[in-house]
Amino acid sequence: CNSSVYQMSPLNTVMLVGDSGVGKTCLLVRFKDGAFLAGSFISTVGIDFRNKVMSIDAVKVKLQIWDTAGQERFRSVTHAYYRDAHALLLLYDVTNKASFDNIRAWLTEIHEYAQQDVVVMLLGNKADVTHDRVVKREEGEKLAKEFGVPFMETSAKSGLNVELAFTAVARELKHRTMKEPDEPKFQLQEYVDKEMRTAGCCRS
Ligand SMILES: Nc1nc2c(ncn2[C@@H]2O[C@H](COP(=O)(O)OP(=O)(O)OP(=O)(O)O)[C@@H](O)[C@H]2O)c(=O)[nH]1
Repeated sequence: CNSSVYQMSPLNTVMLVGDSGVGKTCLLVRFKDGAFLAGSFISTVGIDFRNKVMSIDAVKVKLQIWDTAGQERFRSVTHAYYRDAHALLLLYDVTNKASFDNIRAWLTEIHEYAQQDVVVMLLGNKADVTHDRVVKREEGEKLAKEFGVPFMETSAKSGLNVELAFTAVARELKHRTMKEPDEPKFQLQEYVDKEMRTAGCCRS
């Protein structure tokens, strides 16, 4: 007989967005299955989704994660889903300058189509790559500060910060839907920074 009682959160939708090839599908597969999809790159068509339940304190937080197609020709499909997203993980690729430059356009689009209070987190993916890196971590931090969104670098290949990115978002969403009246506001960036410091900078 298991006496532990879990509370269950309402379903939270988390949408992965960003240019084609930045690693959205790989990030989701790493988070869900703990594996890296090596080999040929197969672009997502339209939209795909996976469910995951995370335990945050004594609460089961249900996430439905939508993996969108980054290719321009699927953009109208993505637009239709923004409205129902509770959180957005916006990715660029640290080895692809254009994907970083396009973040401003993605943020404009988010502003136009998503709910006003949507949780947005900027992720600089492929941080495992050293020789081909063209976007410095500081540049990602600066852009994120400018738009007032939390930021971290990730790697779907090594697993760096992948769990942390989803945990931070799940905590924020849990806090929003199940906050005790006297509980202080959850500070997402502070939580991320603290977790990274505790893990000695970077965690996989
Ligand atoms: N080195 C490295 N390669 C990665 C990483 N994440 C993804 N890749 C590679 O980048 C390519 C594109 O990854 P996907 O996850 O399919 O990209 P996507 O953003 O889902 O692309 P679309 O479906 O077209 O929007 C693949 O060849 C992956 O192996 C990473 O963290 N590090």
